[in-house]
Order: sequence, then structure tokens, then C-alpha cells
Amino acid sequence: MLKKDLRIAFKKKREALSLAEIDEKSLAIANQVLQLQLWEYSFFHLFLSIERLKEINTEYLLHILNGKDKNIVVSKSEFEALTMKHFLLTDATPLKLNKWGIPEPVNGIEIPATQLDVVFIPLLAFDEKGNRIGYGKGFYDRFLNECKEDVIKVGLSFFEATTTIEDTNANDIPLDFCVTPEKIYRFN
Ligand SMILES: Nc1nc2c(c(=O)[nH]1)N(C=O)[C@@H](CNc1ccc(C(=O)N[C@@H](CCC(=O)O)C(=O)O)cc1)CN2
Ligand SMILES: Nc1ncnc2c1ncn2[C@@H]1O[C@H](COP(=O)(O)OP(=O)(O)OP(=O)(O)O)[C@@H](O)[C@H]1O
Repeated sequence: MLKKDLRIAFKKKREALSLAEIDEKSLAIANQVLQLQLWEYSFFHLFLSIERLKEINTEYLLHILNGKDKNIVVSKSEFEALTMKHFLLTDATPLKLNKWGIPEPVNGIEIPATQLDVVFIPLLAFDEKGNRIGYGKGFYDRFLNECKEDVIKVGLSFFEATTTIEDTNANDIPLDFCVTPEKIYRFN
């Protein structure tokens, strides 16, 4: 299927989820992440959920990372440039909702993308080869392009893989793993 049709289809599937289902599936995803062999790494980038778009609630994963004393990095989006800046999340990091409803750090210790070991990636849909699509602005394609070559890219999804995303291009950086409430896909 084409990206534009997948976006429509998967936005509908998400909209149909109840808040209780979102909560239950988000917890199941966080528990699956525990199974990944990631725990030797230090710097973990996490997205903070846009509630109005019924994204995965990443608070469960945040608690796990905290419990393991990992360095947690979150971003501030620049919608004019379609780029992100990254900041260490500490107890002292104030968060504020931006106008798209994304919780963001107001300021803090900036972390270069090259320092990240693991990036958890929001998505609308992914396929059996590890291709993914988001909202179509290319924020993550640009961001991942700045990370080190061997950064571990972990998609998080409520739904299972779709067969193929037909219109992938040279900017699309595939996932290494995708975690759903039911299973873990490994692509490399
Ligand atoms: N939690 C989270 N943070 C993220 C992303 C994400 O997907 N999830 N992004 C990943 O790249 C970037 C932000 N991308 C965004 C792109 C569009 C809209 C948005 O609200 N767009 C339209 C239409 C919404 C829709 O698709 O239904 C709107 O204004 O309502 C929000 C965030 C960076 N941070
Ligand atoms: N590294 C890059 N440099 C410049 N432009 C890019 C880069 N990566 C992607 N883009 C542009 O961003 C736009 C969105 O790309 P695409 O359709 O793949 O979105 P997406 O993967 O759904 O988005 P997102 O990364 O926000 O989840 C495209 O116009 C693409 O050309």
C-alpha cells in the first residue's frame, strides 16, 4: 500500500481504540521492551505522547528506563525547520505542552544526536521489512540521519506489521526492531 493510504487506515484504527485499550496496550509494549537486549546501553531517546492523537502512552517505558538508571533524552520540535533538539530528562526538567500537544522540555542540558545509543520511534504503520511511516513531516528521518550509524532504532506500535509500504525512498531509515503488545519484530 501507499504511505498516504496507510496513514488514513492506521489513523482510523487508532481512533477506534478506547482509552482503556490504549493504556493496556501501552503497558504490554513496555513489558515487551524489557525482553530486548538493550540494557547494556546508556543513552535512550524517548518520545512523549501526543494524547489527542491517541499515541502509545510512553510513561510505562519511562518508568522502566528510570528504574534502570538510564540517561533519558527527549526532544523539542522546531516545526518551521522540521528538526528536533534533544535534552536530558531529569527530575528538574520542566515539561510544557507545545501547540501540537507534544510535551516538551522548556530548557535543559542539550544532548547531541550522536550521543544516543537507542531511539524509540513513534509511527503510524510499519511493514515486514522494517520500513515505517509517521505523520509525513520527516522529523524522524532527519533526526535518525544525524544519529550514529549503529544507533538502535526501535519502533513502537499498537498494531502488527502491514505487508509492504510501496513508496519508500532514499531518506527512509528502516527500523532494527518493532515492538507491539503481542510481539517483537527483528529486522536485521
Ligand atoms: N509523540 C510524538 N512526538 C513527535 C512525533 C510523533 O510522531 N510523536 N513526531 C514524529 O515525526 C514529530 C512531530 N510530528 C508531528 C507531526 C504532525 C502533527 C500534527 O498534529 N499534525 C496535524 C494532523 C494530525 C494527524 O495526523 O491526524 C495536526 O496539526 O492536527 C504532530 C506532530 C516529533 N515529535
Ligand atoms: N534526511 C532528510 N533531509 C531532508 N528531507 C527529508 C529527509 N528525510 C525526509 N525528508 C522529507 O520529509 C518528508 C516526509 O517524509 P516521509 O513521507 O517519509 O514521512 P514520515 O516518515 O511519515 O515522517 P516522520 O519521520 O515525521 O514520521 C518528505 O518530503 C521527505 O522528502
